[in-house]
Amino acid sequence: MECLGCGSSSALSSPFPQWRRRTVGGGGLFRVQRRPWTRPRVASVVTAKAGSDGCVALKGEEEEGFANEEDFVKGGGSQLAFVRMQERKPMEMQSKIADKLRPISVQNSILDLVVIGCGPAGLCLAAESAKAGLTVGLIGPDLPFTNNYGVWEDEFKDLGLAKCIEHVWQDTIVYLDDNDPILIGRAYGRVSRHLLHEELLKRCQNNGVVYLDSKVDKITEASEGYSVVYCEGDIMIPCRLAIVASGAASGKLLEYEVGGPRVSVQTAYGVEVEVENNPYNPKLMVFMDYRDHVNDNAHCEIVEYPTFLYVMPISSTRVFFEETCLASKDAMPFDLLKKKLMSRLEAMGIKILMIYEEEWSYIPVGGSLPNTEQKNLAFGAAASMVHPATGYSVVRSLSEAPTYASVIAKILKKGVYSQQVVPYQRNFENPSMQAWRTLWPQERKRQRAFFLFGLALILELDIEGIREFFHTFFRLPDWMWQGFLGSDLSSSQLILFAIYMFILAPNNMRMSLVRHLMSDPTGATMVRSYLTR
Ligand SMILES: CC(C)=CCC/C(C)=C/C=C/C(C)=C/C=C/C(C)=C/C=C/C=C(C)/C=C/C=C(C)/C=C/C=C(\C)CCC=C(C)C
Repeated sequence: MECLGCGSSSALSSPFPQWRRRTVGGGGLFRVQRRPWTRPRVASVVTAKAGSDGCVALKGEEEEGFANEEDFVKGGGSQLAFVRMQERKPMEMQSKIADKLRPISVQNSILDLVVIGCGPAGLCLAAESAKAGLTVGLIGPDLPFTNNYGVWEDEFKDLGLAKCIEHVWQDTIVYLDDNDPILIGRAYGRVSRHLLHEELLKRCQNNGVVYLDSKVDKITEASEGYSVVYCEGDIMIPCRLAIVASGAASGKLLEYEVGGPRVSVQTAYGVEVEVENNPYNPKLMVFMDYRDHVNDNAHCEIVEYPTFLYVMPISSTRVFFEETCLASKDAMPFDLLKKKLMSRLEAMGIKILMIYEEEWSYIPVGGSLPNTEQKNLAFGAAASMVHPATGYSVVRSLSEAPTYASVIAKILKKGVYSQQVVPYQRNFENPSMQAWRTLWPQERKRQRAFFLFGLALILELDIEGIREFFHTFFRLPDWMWQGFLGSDLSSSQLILFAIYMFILAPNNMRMSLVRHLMSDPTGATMVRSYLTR
């Protein structure tokens, strides 16, 4: 695969061997090339549906595979890159957006803002912007959320969303090897995708957001400085500003910095099952289980990838297991992830009695930032807000939506991007840059450079290296490792974090930390970003 945007060889391999993709811009965005679609793993393929959160949902009895390439690519308003596929999931529990929000009328006067994408980031930003006094249109396919989100309970409570958590574990545990497990001392929750959808939709409804169920083809600028959002079926929606929040695959609607870091991938395969012989304590959420649990006769390819098991024991017999590859340069194939999970469960003596649901997760991590000189804005994964070293993004998007919305409201209330004032082209600076700076101030860019440095470090480690690395990581003071995972540490706190890691690390790891700092290009980028004011 070749990179279209930066001309580098930043290839992103598909976990499906027969897919051929091209990266666009290096921002975690890629386009599926037109190739004959030959996938189905079983004959009885049924309908594939893309979720509003940029995910594909499959429904049916014996389904395994996708009806065709087109079905898979239909994402939350744009081509998919941030993909989670789901099977056997009840989708009808979530309201249709069109039943709750008034439609965008094509005869409407010009909207202040159009938000493209109906995942958590899009819905939340639309609601906050309308609350800030703007007329807001939301555009995207009317599809349910399909993701299983896991969050630290305190972080979700701080967002006023505790009521959307359907299960809480009072403590979280990490197994790195057969020695003592690490009790983290922090409650973890499983978000109800249905309740979250309902809550965000209610906020949109209460604040008067209007809606169009469509996919966006392009956004253009009209001569008076307005934008026009072109949707399927030749529908044109004029607005003063457009924000793309349709996941990491929003490439055709946005521009990304050229020559940025290569995109890596987090992949996972999960099943929610009824089991016999569950060894996990239902009171503890298992954040990472890196122990060796693979059958001796398992294929060596499986053993080669340093994956871990993420376990949500809902009761002693109902459990959600997810085999996860934290990050790899080339995506770990899904069939290997599934094989590894099944082999692990068998080696642990866990017998599956019934499968409730199944999911595949594909999250591009790292990559370039959006070009912050463009007029169109972005939010969520489209704005590269996924944490490069963990793959998490929802909490950051939900927590930054109010501030971002109020900056956008200030820009629009000043009267820019309208006929009444001088079009922004004649002004000194593109006003969108103020909003971009809110999302990506130099301080955030420094933090991101540090995370990318950490991601590159993880990519180099084998399973033993990873165990040693996380042994050190979880020995840091709580505020430090928690702040790192939540993107809450300032750039100077991150330096302290690095020094602490260095002090706690065994000698061989200290040497690799320093070597990585001196020799990996992400080290030089990080140092440069710290020197830029
Ligand atoms: C939905 C979603 C999101 C998903 C699905 C799938 C899954 C299940 C997932 C999961 C995930 C997880 C669990 C994750 C986790 C993660 C983690 C924990 C991470 C961590 C990381 C860490 C890091 C990166 C770190 C880093 C560090 C560093 C960089 C350090 C450095 C240091 C140095 C350099 C030293 C120096 C010093 C002197 C010289 C003195």
